[in-house]
Amino acid sequence: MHRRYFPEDFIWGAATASYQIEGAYNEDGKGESIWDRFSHTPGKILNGDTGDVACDHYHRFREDVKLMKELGLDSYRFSISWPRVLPEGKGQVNEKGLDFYKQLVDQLLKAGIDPAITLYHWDLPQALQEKGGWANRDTAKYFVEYANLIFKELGDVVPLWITHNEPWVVSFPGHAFGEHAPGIKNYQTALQVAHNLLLSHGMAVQSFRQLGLPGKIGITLNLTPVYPFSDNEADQKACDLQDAFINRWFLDPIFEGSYPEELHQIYRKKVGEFIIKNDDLEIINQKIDFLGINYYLRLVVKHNPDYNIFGVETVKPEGREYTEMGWEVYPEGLYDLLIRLHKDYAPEALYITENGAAYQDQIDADGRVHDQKRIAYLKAHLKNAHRAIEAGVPVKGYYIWSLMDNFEWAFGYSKRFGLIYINYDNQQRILKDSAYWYRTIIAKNYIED
Ligand SMILES: CO[C@H](O)c1c[n+]2c([nH]1)[C@H](O)[C@@H](O)[C@H](O)[C@H]2CO
Repeated sequence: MHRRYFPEDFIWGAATASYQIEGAYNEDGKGESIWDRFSHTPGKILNGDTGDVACDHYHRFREDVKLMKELGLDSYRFSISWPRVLPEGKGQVNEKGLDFYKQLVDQLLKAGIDPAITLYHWDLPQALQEKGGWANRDTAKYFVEYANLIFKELGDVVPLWITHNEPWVVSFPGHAFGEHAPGIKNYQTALQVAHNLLLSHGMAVQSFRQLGLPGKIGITLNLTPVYPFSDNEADQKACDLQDAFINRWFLDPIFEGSYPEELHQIYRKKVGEFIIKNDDLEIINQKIDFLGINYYLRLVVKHNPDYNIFGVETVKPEGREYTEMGWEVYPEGLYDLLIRLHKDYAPEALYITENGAAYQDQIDADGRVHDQKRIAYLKAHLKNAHRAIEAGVPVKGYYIWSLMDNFEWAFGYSKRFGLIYINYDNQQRILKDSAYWYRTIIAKNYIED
């Protein structure tokens, strides 16, 4: 067997997000979030599930940190619920909410686990949505005020900061397709939201630098390598457009200070303008210490003039394996993506801030969860991350999505991504076989193939 050793200082982690695991949706002074409102709206979430209780992590965080320590995690990526610390989004601080995160960080540090904080993982205070939400440029200002509050409370002890998780998902499923909170279906609004999210990212990075904090700051993007269905010109063009739509619309402003011009022209013609002010793109183009990548699947596309505003149709190749989300298992896509990012944008460092798969997990007669498919998925993707590292790509760490089964947005609790199985009837935690497997990988710092 060939051993693939990872760098000595490689970070092995796992990730979650506040709305998906915390519960206590209206406890101890927490304000309403847009996901509280969305999940309480009939018809939005499968089976009428909500994040009201979720994994009850708000009350069980000490037990959960003990499980992280049992796995030997180097780092734990989690998000802060903005309305838990600022119930109205700005102004009055909820000290009990802030105290929860201070206790969580304290427990992590005592367990020898580095906290990695995502400032925004989709749960905007509803009070700000009432003022227009991310479509309102002022929300960028309120985001920086919120970020500064957290920077000042935790900035001395938290080494890794992520401003936003997947602004593409916030913008398009949330504001163009209506599938995510706040459930808006307006493409022009989505473009303004994307811009204001990027602006808030740049402003928060500037503030982080001014505070002179010791940690590293970056952003996490959902990046999906796109491949043409055939080598004909129309399919190749469709591939380039889809790449610009999902990947470059965020990568280019952050790393180059400009939007992809061809796609911008299409938007101007078919959607309308969005407001960019004087030095916005200069602010967005702040130097970041790392790029976070959420990788799950690739896309294969072909030209179809009737399909959408781009004339791009995604296809599902035959004979391939798919996860419970209907996402193709394509580990090579992670290698291709990392090589492309290194070549085209050259981030100082890269972290795989999410990679994982949903499978039909169940507790067997022996009381265990034998999730062999998940182990195979993770191993294949780690192999491709290792290939990229050997090719010179500065990948510094890997966070499995997810530490535990949790609320999978519009799919509710029907999809399980966790290393830890959650029995939602009694909140029992069960380490899946993949958790034990991951523990050995962390201990050995290599995979065998
Ligand atoms: C194409 O997948 C996306 O990049 C993506 C997948 N995922 C995500 N983004 C989100 O960051 C998580 O909150 C989800 O729970 C997780 C699993 O669906």
